[in-house]
Formats: sequence, C-alpha cells, structure tokens
Amino acid sequence: MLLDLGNDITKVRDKNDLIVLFSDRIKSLMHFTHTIVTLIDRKDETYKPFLLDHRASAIKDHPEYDDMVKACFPLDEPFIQSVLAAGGPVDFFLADIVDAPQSPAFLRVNFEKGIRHVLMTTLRTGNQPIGFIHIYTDQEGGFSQEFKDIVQRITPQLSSAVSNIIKNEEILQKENEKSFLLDFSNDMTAVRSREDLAVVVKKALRKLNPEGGYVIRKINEDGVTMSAYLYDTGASAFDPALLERVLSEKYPINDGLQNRILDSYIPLLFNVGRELLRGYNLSYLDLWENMGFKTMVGIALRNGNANIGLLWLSIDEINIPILQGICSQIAIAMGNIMANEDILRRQAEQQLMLTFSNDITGVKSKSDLDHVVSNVLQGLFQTRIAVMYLLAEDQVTLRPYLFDRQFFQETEVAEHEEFYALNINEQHIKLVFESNQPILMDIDENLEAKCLKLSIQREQRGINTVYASALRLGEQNLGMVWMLGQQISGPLLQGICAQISTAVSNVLAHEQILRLKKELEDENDYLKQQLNNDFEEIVGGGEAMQQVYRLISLVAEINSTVLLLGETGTGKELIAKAVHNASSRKEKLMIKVNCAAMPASLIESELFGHERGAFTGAVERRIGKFELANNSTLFLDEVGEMPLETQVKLLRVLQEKEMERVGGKTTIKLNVRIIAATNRDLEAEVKAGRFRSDLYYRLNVFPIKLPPLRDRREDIESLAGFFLSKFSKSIGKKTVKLSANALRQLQAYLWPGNVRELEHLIERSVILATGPMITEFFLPHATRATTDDPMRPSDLPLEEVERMHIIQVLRRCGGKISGIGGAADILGIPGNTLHSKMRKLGISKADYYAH
Ligand SMILES: Nc1ncnc2c1ncn2[C@@H]1O[C@H](COP(=O)(O)OP(=O)(O)OP(=O)(O)O)[C@@H](O)[C@H]1O
Repeated sequence: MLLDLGNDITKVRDKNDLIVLFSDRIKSLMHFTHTIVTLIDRKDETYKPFLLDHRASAIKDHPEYDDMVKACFPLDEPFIQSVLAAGGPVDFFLADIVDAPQSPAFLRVNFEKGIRHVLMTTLRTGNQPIGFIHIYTDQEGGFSQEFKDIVQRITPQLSSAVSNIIKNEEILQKENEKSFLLDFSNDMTAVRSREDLAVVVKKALRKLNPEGGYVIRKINEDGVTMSAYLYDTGASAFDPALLERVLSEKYPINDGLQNRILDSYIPLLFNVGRELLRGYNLSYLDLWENMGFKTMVGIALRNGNANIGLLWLSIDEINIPILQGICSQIAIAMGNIMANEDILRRQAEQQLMLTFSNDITGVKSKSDLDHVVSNVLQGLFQTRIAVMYLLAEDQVTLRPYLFDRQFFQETEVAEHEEFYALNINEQHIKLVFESNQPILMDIDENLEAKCLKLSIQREQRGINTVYASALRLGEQNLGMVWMLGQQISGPLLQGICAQISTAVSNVLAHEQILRLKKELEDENDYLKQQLNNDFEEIVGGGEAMQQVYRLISLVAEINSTVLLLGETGTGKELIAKAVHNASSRKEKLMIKVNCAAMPASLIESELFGHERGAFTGAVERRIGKFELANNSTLFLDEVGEMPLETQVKLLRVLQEKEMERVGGKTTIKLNVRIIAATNRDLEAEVKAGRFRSDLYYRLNVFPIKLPPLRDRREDIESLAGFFLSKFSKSIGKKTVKLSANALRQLQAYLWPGNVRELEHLIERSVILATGPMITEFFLPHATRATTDDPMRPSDLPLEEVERMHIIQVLRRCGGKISGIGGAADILGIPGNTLHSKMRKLGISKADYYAH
C-alpha cells in the first residue's frame, strides 16, 4: 500500500489533490475525518495552511473557516513546539489542550465542530522541519499505535512530495512572474504617451488585482509636492467630488506616508483604516476608504537614483519582484514621456513666443496689447497680468494702465486712481526696478500694495506669490507688470516684458499720433467748411462773371492747369477755390503758396520741402507744399513774382510730375493740379526776361481772365449788399442799408482795388455808420463822373482826411514808402512813422496799388 501510495504521490500535479489522495488511501486503514498540511515560514516564525482537503473538512462550515485557511500561526507556543520536539506523530486529545492560553485557534475551531483528536507529525527535508501533517478524528479513542507507525513511515515520502510541490510552485511562480513581466515589457515598448502608459499599466495592475485601483503620483517641479499623473478607480464606487479634489490637489511629499515610500527600497503596505485612525488627515486616505480599499501598497518610482514619483496600488498581497519589475519600467517610461512632454512643451513655448513676437509688432492700441499679452501669458504660465502700471510724468507715481477685468472694473480704478497708484519709493517697487529680472514675492510678507492685495483676495485660489517685472526701454523705466502665478519661467517672462515695453511705447506714441491726427482732421474739416462757405460767397451774376462761371465748370473736372489773370482784388483766389471745389479733388484741402510773400531763398524749400541738414538751419525734415498738395490742388498765388531759379524747378515738376526734396535723393511722384494766379501781365514779364517763356506756356493752358470791377458795374449792387449784410452781422448790427445816392456813388467809382477795395470800404462804413443807412461814401478822386463831390475835406473827420492824403501820395509814388522820392519823404515823416500810420488807418496795398 505504501509503495502504491508513493508511486501515486509522484504522479500528483495539483497540490490539493495530494492531500485528497493521501486521505483516501489511508482512510482504508483507519477512520479519521480530514487532514491538512501546514507549512513553516522561517521569515516570521509561523506556519500556515498549505494543502487542504476541503471536501472532507469537518470545519468548512464553521464561521471562522475562511480566517483559519488564511491565518498564520506562531511557532513559539507549547503545542507546536511539542510537535516539533517529538520524534514522530503525536496524538493530542483536544479537550486537554484546546483551552490552553497559547493554543492555536484551529484546535478550538475543530473542537467546536466535534473533532476530538489530532495527530500531528512534522515534515522535514533533511533535518529541517518544513511543515506539519494534521490528521483529525471525531473518535474519542484517538489513533491506534499501528496507524501512528504507518503515518511515521509515510512521513518522509509526504515530506519530499510537499517539498517538490513547493519547489515546483516556486519555479511556476517565477515563470509566471517572468512571463507577466515579459508581457508587460512588451506592452511597454509601444508606450509613447501618458495615455498609452495608462492603458498598459491598467492592464497589468488589473491582472494583479482585478478589483483594485491605483494612482501614480509625480513629483512636481517644485520638488516638494506631488500631483496625480495616472490613475484607475478599478471596480470601486466612489464620491466623484472627492475624487476630483484628490486628483487636483498637490500633496506635500513629506506627508508622513509618501516620504516613507520614497525612502524605502521595497514596497510598503498600509492599512487605510489604521492610517486614518492614526490621525493622518489626507484626503486621499478618505477617498480610498470611500472606495472600499483596505490595504494599499506604495512603491517608489525611480529613474536611476532619483525619485520621480510613486505608485499607490490597492492590493492585499504583494509580490515584491513583480511590483518592483513593473515600477522600474513605469519609471523609465514616465521619464521618457516626461522628457518628451518637456520637448513638446518647449516647442509649444517657442511657438507661443514666436506668435507673440509677431503679434506684438502689430500692436497699436491698448486693447490689442491686452489681447496679445493675455494670450501669451495664458498659454505659457496659465496666468494673466493682474495690473500693468506706467510711470507718470512726475517719474514718481505709477498709475494703473491695464488691469485684469476679473479683479477690477476699469471704472472702479478710474474712480479711485489715487488709491490704486503706487510710488516708486515704496520698498517693494524699488526692488523691482533695481532688479534686471522678474521678482517673485510673497504677497503677505512684502506687499503693501493695496491694489494687489485686493486682487489676490478676489482671486481666492490660494495663491500667495506674485511676480513683478519692470518695463524698460533701454535704461529708461516705463512701468511694471504684476501677475499672479506660481510657476513662471523668469527668463521667458523677462523676454516677454522686453517686448511689452516696446509695444507700450509704440501704443503710447500711436495714441499720441491718433490724438494729433484727430486734431488735424478737425482743423481740416473746419478749414474745408470755411472754404466751402467761401465758394458760396462768390457774388455777381453779371455777364462778365457768368462767362467766368462757364469757364470754371468747363475746366474744373479735367485737371488742367488753370491760369487766373486779373487785377488785384478781382477775386482770383476765390475763383481758384471754386475751381478746386468743383473738381474731384475737393475732399482734400487746396494748398496755397504766395510766391510774392516768400523770400527767394526760402521759396524752394517751401515748395519742395527739404531733408534734415539740407542747409544750415534745416534742423528737421520738412514736407513741401507740392507734397502736401499731392492728390489735391496747389494754388500758386502771385506766380509772376517767382524768382527765375525757382521757375526752372517748377517747370520741371510740371513737366515730369515728380520732384525731390531739397537735399534729398529720392524722387517723389506727384499728382497735383496747378492753379496759378497773377495780376501781372505775364506776356510782358516774359518779354522783359523776368518770367520764363516755357513756364508761361506750361501755366497758360487754360487762362481765365477776371474782369475788373469797373467793367462789371452790374455786380456792384449785389456785392455791396453782400458785404453790408456780412459785416453788419459780424459786428452784431442790423443789416445796414444803402441810400440810392450812396449806391450811385459806388457805381460811379473806378475801383482800382476792385472787389477788395469795395469790401474794405463797406467794412469801414458799416463800422462807422451811426444809423441804419449809409447815405454817403467818401471815395477818393478816382470817380468817373459824380453828381456829388465826395472829396470835400472840410466835411471829413481829420483821420479820414489824413488817410486820403496818404493814399494819394502813395499812389503818386507808385507805392514806394521810404527812401528818396518815397511817400514818407514827401510827407516829411520817417518811413517807420508812415508804416504805423498806414496800419492804424487801415491803408493796404489795395488802396493805392494799380491806380
Ligand atoms: N465775386 C466775389 N464775391 C464776393 N467776394 C469777392 C468776390 N471777388 C472778390 N471777393 C473778395 O474780395 C477780396 C479779394 O479777393 P481775392 O483775394 O480773391 O482777389 P485776388 O484777385 O486774389 O487779389 P490779389 O491779386 O491782390 O491777391 C476777398 O476778400 C474776396 O472774398
């Protein structure tokens, strides 16, 4: 029987079959209920169940059965020591030992299920005890000596069978571990991203514990906290809000549990409930308890010798080699992924910086600036500018310029500007300006700045640090920016601030340009309105003027050069404006140059402009009238007075339609319509050699001759009426009227000064008029035929007599004031005195010229 048993035992493959086989065979020899084999664990000096005959077990429906199967029993107690000490099987009567203080619990459990005796034998390899056979019986009589002998004799075979099983199991387990790790490392080769890693780790860890969950925490850049990197909740139910909190929270490395794991070279087991009882106030423990995870194992993740994070896994039993194998591969993969993420992050940073650099060059307004800066800060540091301050003109006060609208309302700041303003002498402001780099400050410790404190309170994200960086252009301080944030790269921020500085100064310059442009536009509008009004003010419906109007409408649209001829005061300038206003160029301002009023030396630079340094005194670049008149009209008044050298240049422009500034090298293309005017007889001037004939022909494309007033007496009444109402209105009088006599006087007069003379006469008369009507004018002798003699000095006020006398003398002298034969000479007063008298009496060229 023993031989057969020995043979059969060697065929057994499943370890529990062995005990079944053993029980069945020896049951034919002797009655007993069930047997088990327990194995000694030398590490912790215990023994625990190894081979079980569940089928026959008399205690399998005992409530403590499951605990018994998993339990470890200490070796240092009298019952098992007596088994070890005995040379062979020992029969124990349970009633005697079950209540002994240190007796193992399985004795009591068996006893409670009616077992009365147990036969214990030590299994050995060589001399070394490896475990025990327990044979239980419910018979009061126990085991026979013969049976004990048999048991003793089969013990060596059973020992070697058990030790073979152990060895096989070890080999099998090693193979399983190997193939597990092989599979895992095969899967890991394909891992490229955090998502890939999550899939592979989940698959592997679920094999170890199908129900369990895990979390991998990564050590943050600050080196003192850890954040969740990957996780799996397993099959557990959980409170989502709590999970969310745990996933977003940063845990200090030194929280009492995690630092122990990072310091350990083997996995550590933690009982969640026990750690909570110990008072660890960690939300992740709460979460695990909530998830029903009882035991968690923690393993450090190391890349080389450096800790990069740790793995928390819910599992009851740990297989150290497997966990270590997994973790070393996870650490390598995480290291690679992080390096890769780092590269990607840098690339993204570079891209953001590039976009920022491009965008910021186009910034023209404050809102552009706000937008571009917000984009880059949000992209790089997940933050925004809290406040941007600019240094005020006093160079001491810093005033808020841009704000994060989440913190402040613009109106709020505007209303409390002084409250929000900073002073450069404040300690923390000095620090910022003195540093070449952004400064990180602890808000509570360093800042009195109420504005920022306020912003932090509103933010309520638990941020207690703030970055400040100066804005500078070269050596000049412009202002500073403040932003909340914890992980801002100093060098990147410095680069950004340098670009912000340039942009701010551009925006300020642009704002100023816009302001000036607006002023100019307003002025332009005003002037245009004036011009338009002037156009409406052309008075005269007589035949001569009708002819002029016809010519204007013919030529206005066609851009041809117009030459306006006519005596002084006939309205040449007015007609020039009318031509311009009737042309397609009317939206732009007509530019006027008075060629007579300009010294010959300056006329060129006036017309063509000059470059800076073109001649002594040319300190700034100046735009000439030609350039100003581009796409508009240039009115060259008194063109007959133009110096000969300038005439050549003018001719060139008219021919080539391009010019250069004085001292300039670039040629400027022009589209200018020319209207020239003169009261000289240009043909005679050409003959006399004072005016270039080629220029004359260029200008004389479309001449319009304005008739002198004496040749269009039909317009005198309407003109006089127009001026009467204009001047009465301007001095706030009711419109002064003309008596029939006065009108006759006007119509009889020769008007050497033409409309201008009439205009001045009426202006004077309106001012002097004491009643609602002018009954008489005091006109110079130049009347044709008059009924009255207006020149009765005895009736005139002294001033008027003086005025008329001076005019007459001036006329005689051809307008010459001082010098030999000049009016002053004849009148016997110095030239200066005559000048001031003329100014006082309102004597203008028009009064004596062309008489
Ligand atoms: N037809 C008109 N209707 C109303 N006002 C006129 C008319 N003609 C001329 N004037 C006025 O007479 C004055 C002189 O006109 P303007 O300056 O145009 O003359 P001009 O021929 O250019 O003189 P000068 O040759 O001396 O420069 C201006 O105040 C102008 O408004």
